[in-house]
Order: sequence, then C-alpha cells, then structure tokens
Amino acid sequence: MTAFVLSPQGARRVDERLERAGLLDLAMEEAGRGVADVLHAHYPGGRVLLLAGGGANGGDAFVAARHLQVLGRDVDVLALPSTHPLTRLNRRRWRSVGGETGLLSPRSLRRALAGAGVVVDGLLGTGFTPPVRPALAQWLAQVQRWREQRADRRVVAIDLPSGLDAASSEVTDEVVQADHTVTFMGWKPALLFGAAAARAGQVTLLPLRVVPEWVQEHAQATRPSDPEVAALLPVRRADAHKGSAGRVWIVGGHPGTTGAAAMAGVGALRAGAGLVTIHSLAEVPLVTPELMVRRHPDWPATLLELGRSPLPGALAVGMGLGPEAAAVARAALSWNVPTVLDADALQPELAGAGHDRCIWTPHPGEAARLLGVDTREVARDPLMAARALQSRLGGVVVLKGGPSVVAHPAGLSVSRGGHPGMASAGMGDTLSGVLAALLGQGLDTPGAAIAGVRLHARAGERAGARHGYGLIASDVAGELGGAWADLLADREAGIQACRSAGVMLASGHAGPPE
Ligand SMILES: NC(=O)C1=CN([C@@H]2O[C@H](COP(=O)(O)OP(=O)(O)OC[C@H]3O[C@@H](n4cnc5c(N)ncnc54)[C@H](OP(=O)(O)O)[C@@H]3O)[C@@H](O)[C@H]2O)[C@@H](O)CC1
Ligand SMILES: Nc1ncnc2c1ncn2[C@@H]1O[C@H](COP(=O)(O)OP(=O)(O)O)[C@@H](O)[C@H]1O
Repeated sequence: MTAFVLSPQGARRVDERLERAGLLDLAMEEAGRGVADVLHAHYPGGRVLLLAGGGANGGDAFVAARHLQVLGRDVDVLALPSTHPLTRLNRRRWRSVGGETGLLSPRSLRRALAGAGVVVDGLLGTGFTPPVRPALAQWLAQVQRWREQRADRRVVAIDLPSGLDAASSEVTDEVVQADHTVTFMGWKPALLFGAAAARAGQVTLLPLRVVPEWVQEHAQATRPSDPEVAALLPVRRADAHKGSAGRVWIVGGHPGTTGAAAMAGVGALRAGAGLVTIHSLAEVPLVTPELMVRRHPDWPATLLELGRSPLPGALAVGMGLGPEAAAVARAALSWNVPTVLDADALQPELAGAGHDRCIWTPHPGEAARLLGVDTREVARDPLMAARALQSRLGGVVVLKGGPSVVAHPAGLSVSRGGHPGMASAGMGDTLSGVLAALLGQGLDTPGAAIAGVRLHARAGERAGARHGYGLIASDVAGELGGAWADLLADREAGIQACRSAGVMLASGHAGPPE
C-alpha cells in the first residue's frame, strides 16, 4: 500500500484531530504495543531499558514497557517528569501492573545501562525543537558510548532517534544512532534522506489503524508500493510492433561526453522503446547496434530539419550535450512533445520555456543551480526543493538521489529502493532514457516519472546484488527488463490495492499509442 510522508507539522495536525476525537489514547496504545512487538521479534534477548521523555514519545515508551513485560521481557524504565496527560496516564497504567519507574539522571542511567541489552529511546519524537538541551545531550551521549562499547548492544528508537529534527536530513553530534526505528503513521522526512536517515538504522513503519484518511490528508508526500507502481506500467498486446512501442530521440553528446548520450539510448531501448535515435554533433559510439545514431554538422540547421520531420513520441535532451544545450533544449521544447530534460539542458534560463509534458531531472547540484541556492540547502530538505523546482519549471521534476523525489502538479512522491552502488557516472543518463521510453509508450508525465524512477532503482537493486559497489550504469540498463518483469508480477495486486483504497498515484497510464 501507499505509505505517506508526514512532516512534524503534519504529524501534529493528525495528533490534534485524534485528540479532539478522543482517539489519541488508542493511537498511543497501538504505537507502544507495536514498538514492543517489533523489538521482541528482532531483538529477543537481553534486558530492555526504556527511556521515557516528558511528551507523548515518552508515553509510547510506557505503553511499550507494559507490553514487553507481558511478552516476558525483563524491563527497566527511566523517565523524565511526564508533562503530556497521556504519558502521565500510561505511567500510572505501568505502575498499576507492578512496573517501576526511576528518575532519569546520569547515575541512574549508568547503572541501568550496565545491565541492559536493548535501550528503547522514547525521549524525543516529532515534538522536539532543536537544539538538544545540555542535560539531555549528556544522557544521549551516555547511551551512544554504551552502544559503541559492545557489538551486541542495540538501540530501538520510537518514532525517530532522539535529537533528530524530523523535517531535516542533517544531523548534529547529539543524535542517537539507532539500530532500528519504529515510526508511526508516516515516514518522517529525516528517516528518508541523507545523514539523518543513516542514524535511524532499519525503519519499520506502523501505519496505525486509527483513521488512516487523516494521515493521507495531512501527508507531505506519498511513497507508492511496487504493486501500485506496476499498475502504471503498460502491458503490451500480443500484436505489439516497434511502431507501437514508441519512437524516442536522444539529443545529446559532445566531443568528450558522447558516452552520456549512448547510455541514455541504451536506457531507452532497455526500457522498452521501439525505435531509438541519437542525434548528436559528435561521433557517438555505437555501443549496441540496435541504436540508430545520426551525426549532424551544427545545431541551428539540424534543429530546423528535425522540427520539420515526423516528431518522435518522446525525447530526452541534454546528456553530455555541451555548451549549446540551452538553445537546443529551447528549440526541442517548442516541438511540444513529451520531453525529458537532463544534465546540460537543466539551465535556469529555461524556466518558463517548458510545457506540461516535461520531466526535469536534476541531481541536487543541478537543482541548487536552478534554484539559485546552495546544494546543502537542497540536500537538507529535498521535498521542499523538489516542490519549489516544480513550481518554477512546471511539468514534473525528478530530484534524483537515494531516494529520488518526484514533484508533479498533484503532489510529491518519494521513490523506494535503489542501491548505493548506483552512485556512479552515467546512472542519471540511463534514467533519462528510461523516462523517455515510458513517455513514448504512452504513460502520462507523472506516471512515467514515478514508474521510471522505480524501474531504474529496481534494476539497480538487481545489478547491485551481482556487482555490489562495482556496478556501472550499463549493468543497470541490462537489468531493466528483469526489473520490469519483477514489477509486472505485482501488477494485478497493485490495481486491486489502488481500487480498494481509492488512491490514485498519478493520473494513470493512458495506454500505448496505437
Ligand atoms: N502523530 C501521532 O499521531 C502520534 C504520535 N505519537 C507520539 O507522539 C510523539 C510526539 O509527541 P509530543 O508532541 O508530545 O512531543 P515529543 O516528541 O514527546 O517531544 C516533546 C518533549 O520533548 C521535550 N523537548 C522538546 N524540545 C527539546 C529540546 N530541544 N531539548 C530537550 N527536550 C526537548 C519537551 O520538553 P518541554 O519543552 O515540554 O520541556 C517534551 O517533553 C511522536 O513522536 C510519537 O512518538 C504516538 O503516541 C501515536 C500517535
Ligand atoms: N545511493 C543511491 N541509492 C539509490 N539511487 C541512487 C543512489 N545514488 C545514485 N542513485 C541514482 O543514480 C542516478 C544518478 O544520477 P546523476 O547524478 O545525474 O548521474 P550522472 O550525471 O552520472 O548520469 C539517479 O537516478 C539517482 O537516483
């Protein structure tokens, strides 16, 4: 099912609605019970020390303590004074089943840590406002040292590791390194991006069964599941032919960067395009004979000639295109066919020159240049950056990374999967070819972006399983067909899931051109 991404403000809104409806107690019970179940399943041995803060994050810890005790675990609880009414209530409930609560102090923490195998961090959740106050910072450092002393010690964080700003990918020294984070209702942005995500360890999302529609209403982004992505992909009829599978042009390559255009071409072929032609001023290597390569003497005359010829179903422009990229992209945009703009075509001066059927595919450095900000600012909050880019450029924006963010007129979508070995040259060029191929096969712009990014990431997972960090873009291209088959295997399940949940990922698949 679609998972959601909740900003801290969104989480607070859901919280307020639950509170008004008298359902927050049930949500906390389900959250705390879920933490206990996940912990018990993953870390079945050792004494559990739960650290409870004053807010609702601490309330979850008291609930978890009660359930862990029922599961037969030896449990200690150290807490700060409880300020949230439900935290006080669950502290009383914990006492009423015979549980004891010690006051959290450097001394009590040192003693309890000595006997613990697992620490549950319920000190700070989405209600945390940076920076961490000094006393708490000291306790977090104690937990950190304890964890580092022995390899079998584990930290399980409730909702997010303490000290992490839920909205940001950045971390400070105070943030606890968790082995596992059990988060509720939706992914917090910090659990998805950059150094912050690495602090969370393995993440388990518990959607909680309390009015899921409210989460959807306050969500910042969606995270479609594989079956839902698969529902966007076309299924070919038995009489499919190369004309019906989409004609794609790749406009790119320049002396020294011809490989970029070649990789985009292979990506398009491997993502199912019927006919792929590379247009370039340079001698593009014929990496595979199925590609058609046309070398042109200069751009102005070529663009006039191409504009008058039968236009393709989709094109990708910019990969290794060189200094004339902005002018070439502007001309290509005037053809008004579905267009992927990548690499050298990602120029600020093209803002306003695009149309609805454009997919712009910047990595964070290119996104920063387009927005006129620092790359760090883009990396800190990729969701905000992708949204800002989409409103500036129009069409659909794919802000690439691990994960990538797709910003389309109806909202934001965060990709799943991929492999760290994909941090390698040419990976984005391959993606551009994939996106153009899907546009050429009739997917609408948001659908092509969401499906293409996942297809590329799935191919990366398959290639990563074989080549590890040594994987190269050609390996990913080679796995695209297998990745497509993996996703299609889930297609029926996805269509059913979308129907029963009434969820549309994007406007859907328009069907292959006849
Ligand atoms: N979303 C949902 O629907 C559900 C949410 N649930 C749970 O609620 C959690 C959010 O709870 P929340 O809003 O009570 O805030 P929370 O994270 O406990 O933090 C507040 C505490 O932190 C403290 N504190 C703050 N800043 C600080 C600083 N710089 N340095 C030091 N301390 C600082 C602050 O202290 P104070 O400012 O009051 O002195 C207060 O004690 C959420 O993460 C999830 O676990 C579940 O129960 C199920 C349903
Ligand atoms: N760690 C990672 N996890 C998942 N995907 C990744 C990772 N690193 C890179 N990628 C993907 O690889 C591609 C890199 O694109 P880009 O930086 O434009 O490469 P290039 O310019 O070399 O072609 C993007 O699609 C990105 O999402």
